[in-house]
Amino acid sequence: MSNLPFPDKEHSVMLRVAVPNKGTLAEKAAQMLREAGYRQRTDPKELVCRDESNNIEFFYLRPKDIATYVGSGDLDVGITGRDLLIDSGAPATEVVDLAFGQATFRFAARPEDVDSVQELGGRRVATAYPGLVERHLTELGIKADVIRLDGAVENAIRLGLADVVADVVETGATLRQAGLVVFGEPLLRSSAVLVRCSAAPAHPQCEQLLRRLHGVLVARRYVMLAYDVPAALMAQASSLTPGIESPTVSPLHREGWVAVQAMVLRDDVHQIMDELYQLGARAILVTSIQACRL
Ligand SMILES: Nc1ncnc2c1ncn2[C@@H]1O[C@H](COP(=O)(O)OP(=O)(O)OP(=O)(O)O)[C@@H](O)[C@H]1O
Ligand SMILES: O=P(O)(O)OC[C@H]1O[C@H](OP(=O)(O)OP(=O)(O)O)[C@H](O)[C@@H]1O
Ligand SMILES: [Mg+2]
Repeated sequence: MSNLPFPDKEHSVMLRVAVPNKGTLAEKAAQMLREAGYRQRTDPKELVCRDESNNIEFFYLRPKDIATYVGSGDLDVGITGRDLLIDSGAPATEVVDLAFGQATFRFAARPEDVDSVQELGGRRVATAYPGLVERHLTELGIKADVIRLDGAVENAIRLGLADVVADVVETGATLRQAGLVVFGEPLLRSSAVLVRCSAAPAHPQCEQLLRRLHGVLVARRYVMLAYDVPAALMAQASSLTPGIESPTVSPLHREGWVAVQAMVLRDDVHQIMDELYQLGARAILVTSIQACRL
C-alpha cells in the first residue's frame, strides 16, 4: 500500500498488474498483454511500464513473488503459475486460466529406488516448491523430509542429497537426462493464471483487463470459417458449424445458395472443412481472429 498520508489519486485508480520479469512465463505473458492492446516494456531491464491510455501499470517481478504482492493487496492482479500460487500460500485467488505455460508437477526418482507414492514416508524429497509439496504430503498423510532447493533439483539425487525430487515437468527431457522416472499421479496440472487478492474487492478496472484477456483466449482458440452452401443443406451445415451463438447466414446472388460465417475451434477446422466440402459447401475460407469481445 502507499506510504503517503493520503491516497495518491492516480494510483488509487490505475490498475496495478504484476507480470513475470524472467523465466518460462515472462515472454508469453507480455505477448498476451500486447495482444490485449496494452503497452509492454521494450527493455527487459525495465521494472515498471505505465500504459497511461489504458490506465494500467505493469510491474515486472519474479514469478515466485507475484502471488505474495497480489495477496498482500500491494498489487491488484498478477500473472503467475498455478503451482507458484499454491506454493506461496498467499491469500490470492485464481481468476482465469491463461492457457500457456502448461506443465505438470510430479514426483520422480531412480525407478529401482522409489516408484510409488506409498514409499515416500521417511524419504528425502528435494524441491524448489516446498509449500506445494508439504501441503500435498500432509493431504496424503505422508511424513517425508522436504529439502528446499532453488533449482536444478534433479542433481540432488545424483549428488546424494535426496532420494526423490518433486518438480515441474514439461517435456520430461530433464528427468530422462538425469535417469529419473516419474511416479504417482501428478501433484498438480499447472498453467499460467491471472490471480487477484482473495480479501480485497476487485479493482473497477479489473473487468476490462479480464474482458480483453478473454478476447485473446478466444481469438487464439477459434478461427472464422466462411463458406457458400445450397440453402437446402443449411440445416446440416449449421450442425457442423453451430458457431458460438449461431452462424451468420446471408443471401447470395446465386439462387438457392447462402453464404455462412461461423467461429470454429482452430483444432477442428480441417476436419470440419472436409465435412462441409463433402456436404456440398464450396468457397470454404478460414481466417484468423485477431481480437474479439463476445
Ligand atoms: N519447462 C518449464 N520449466 C520450468 N517452468 C515451467 C516450464 N513450463 C512451464 N513452467 C511454469 O513456469 C513457472 C516457473 O517459472 P520460473 O520463472 O519461476 O522458473 P523457470 O521458467 O524455470 O525460470 P528460472 O528457473 O530460470 O528462474 C511455473 O509456473 C511452471 O509451472
Ligand atoms: O520437462 P522439461 O521440458 O525438461 O522441463 C522441466 C525442467 O525445466 C525446468 O528447469 P530449468 O531449466 O528452468 O532449471 P531450474 O531447475 O534451475 O529452474 C524445471 O525445473 C525442470 O527441471
Ligand atoms: Mg527453472
